[in-house]
Amino acid sequence: MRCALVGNPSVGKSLIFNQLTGLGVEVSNYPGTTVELMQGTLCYQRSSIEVVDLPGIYSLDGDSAEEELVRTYLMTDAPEVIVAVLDATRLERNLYLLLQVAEYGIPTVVVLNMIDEAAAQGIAIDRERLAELLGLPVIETAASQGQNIGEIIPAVLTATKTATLSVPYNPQVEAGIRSLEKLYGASRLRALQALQGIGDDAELLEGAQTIAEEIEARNHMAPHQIVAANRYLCARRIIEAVIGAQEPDHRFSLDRLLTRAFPGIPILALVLLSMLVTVFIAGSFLEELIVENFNLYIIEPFLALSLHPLAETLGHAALLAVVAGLGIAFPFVFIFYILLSIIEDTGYMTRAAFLADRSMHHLGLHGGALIPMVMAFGCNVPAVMATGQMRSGRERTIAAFLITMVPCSARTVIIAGIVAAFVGIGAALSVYLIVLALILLTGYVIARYVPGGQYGMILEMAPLRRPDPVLVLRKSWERIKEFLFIAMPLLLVGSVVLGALDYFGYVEAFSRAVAPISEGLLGLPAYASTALLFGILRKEMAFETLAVLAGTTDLGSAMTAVQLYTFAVISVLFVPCISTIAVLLKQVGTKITLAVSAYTIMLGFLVGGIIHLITGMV
Ligand SMILES: Nc1nc2c(ncn2[C@@H]2O[C@H](COP(=O)(O)OP(=O)(O)OP(=O)(O)O)[C@@H](O)[C@H]2O)c(=O)[nH]1
Ligand SMILES: [Mg+2]
Repeated sequence: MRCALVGNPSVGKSLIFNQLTGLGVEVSNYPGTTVELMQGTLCYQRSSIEVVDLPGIYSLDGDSAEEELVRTYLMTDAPEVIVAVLDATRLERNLYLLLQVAEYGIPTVVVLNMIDEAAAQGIAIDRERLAELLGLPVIETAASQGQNIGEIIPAVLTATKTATLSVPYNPQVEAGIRSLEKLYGASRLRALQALQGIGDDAELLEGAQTIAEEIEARNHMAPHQIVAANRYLCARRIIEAVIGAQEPDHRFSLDRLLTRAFPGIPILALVLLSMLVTVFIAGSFLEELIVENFNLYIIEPFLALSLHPLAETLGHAALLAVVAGLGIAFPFVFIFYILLSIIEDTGYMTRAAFLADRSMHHLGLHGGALIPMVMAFGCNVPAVMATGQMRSGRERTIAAFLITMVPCSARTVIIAGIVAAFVGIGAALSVYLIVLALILLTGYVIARYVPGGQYGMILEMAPLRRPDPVLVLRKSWERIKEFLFIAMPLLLVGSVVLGALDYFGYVEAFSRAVAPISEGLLGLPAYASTALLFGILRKEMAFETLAVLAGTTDLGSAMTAVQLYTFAVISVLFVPCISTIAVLLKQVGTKITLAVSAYTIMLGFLVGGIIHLITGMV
């Protein structure tokens, strides 16, 4: 038995999916969080039910990747039951989609979610009347409170009804459907799709096109426009029947403050700045606490043991990896993810995207790309994955370049741990400024040279709401888990291997080989090149490895301020980390991945060389 969750973006499908299956799919207060099909299984009274979470869509007749995915899924691999999740506060366009889903003739259970918000906004929906009009069972839920979620599965198990309501289309469209049914033996659904140019039956499409042209000539409107208008009218009629008078929404006024250039843009700048400052301050505080205690209670006692030199080197390397990962990287990563989750779930992220839209156009992107760009401050990997939603290859290419330059939390660790800690907070901010300036410059230049048109943006405002602390923590944890269980072991192994190589003199050999570049061109100690190399595995490993190679976490005693600064700038800029390269390959292909890597390497060494040159002259 299989059921699938279908609905508009941001209606709570993934939250319901998680509650039904106990899995942890990402839930966010901005549209387009789920982009792939997710599956989970649950057991209910000895029957096992497979639940599928689908990406949110506004229509089943469009040509976006998500719409195509859901359409193909329903056509070729149809679930036994559809769970149509509707947002009670935005019933009209949710019904618009439901009316389309109904045409697939699959037994359906309607879940009217966000009933808590609807109540708060003074929207009262006559559930029984709605059920009666649609001919389907309707369950009212508030997924964020788990309210009535338990009723969904019993309803799914007994669901047999398909919707009784169907949209009355314009008579010519209806006539067109009938003749296609007759001529080609197509189903009503396929005929209707063919009239809108959708489908893969060439013969049917050709026949449909002739009819569609006739309809268009007579109505001065293409069939897909007529069909959409008919559906909206139908949805409107249902609304009139099931919703009483509505009180005005008071949150509107706050929204106007946030989305106007003034004071919206200063607020946005303030939010981003306070995020960074909080990460710096709280992160450094935690860092100091952890590192000091670790040194005092673990590393020093270990060194006091006076083991065999090889054992001591390897053990020390492992311990340094642990303290570097947990003590230095973790505090920053952790705090950044919590802040990011809060900003996402308040709905502020979509306001920020809206504000940024105009400036983003100068970079060849639109405001929607702000979300991946801001996400990139956490980690480039999910940000690159999010480019999958962009409509044109041009946008994906530009975004790939820019996202991989954004200082992710791992790079923030480098900036905070090396520059802020040993050079000064002003210097740390200047690294950000350099990087941001380079991002703007890069975007500005490639937007002019990458061919292709620009699309407008349709961005739906997620409602402003108080984030649920449990959800925020859970989401942050999911992200941090990746760090703890993938990055940490990698770091540990890398560090021990490096310790061994160092013990047998290989590290020195490598350092000597590349010394002309590291020492001559960049003015860094020879071993810094090895650290940079490790930064490809994971960005903050450049820093951690540097500590391992220098044999101390007090880098200030091993390198000069200028060297630390140069090292940080290069490792922040040069080559994306290996996981980012992997997702880039998947999203934009080999050619662009290579171009991005070559470009950032060049940029890193160029800027590093310039810093060395300038500081050498002073
Ligand atoms: N107040 C309230 N908030 C809810 C409810 N259900 C979901 N949310 C919130 O709505 C937002 C969107 O939830 P998701 O589960 O990510 O939505 P989705 O439908 O999977 O969205 P996409 O993956 O973008 O299609 C999250 O911030 C949820 O916490 C509800 O019943 N009441
Ligand atoms: Mg989702």
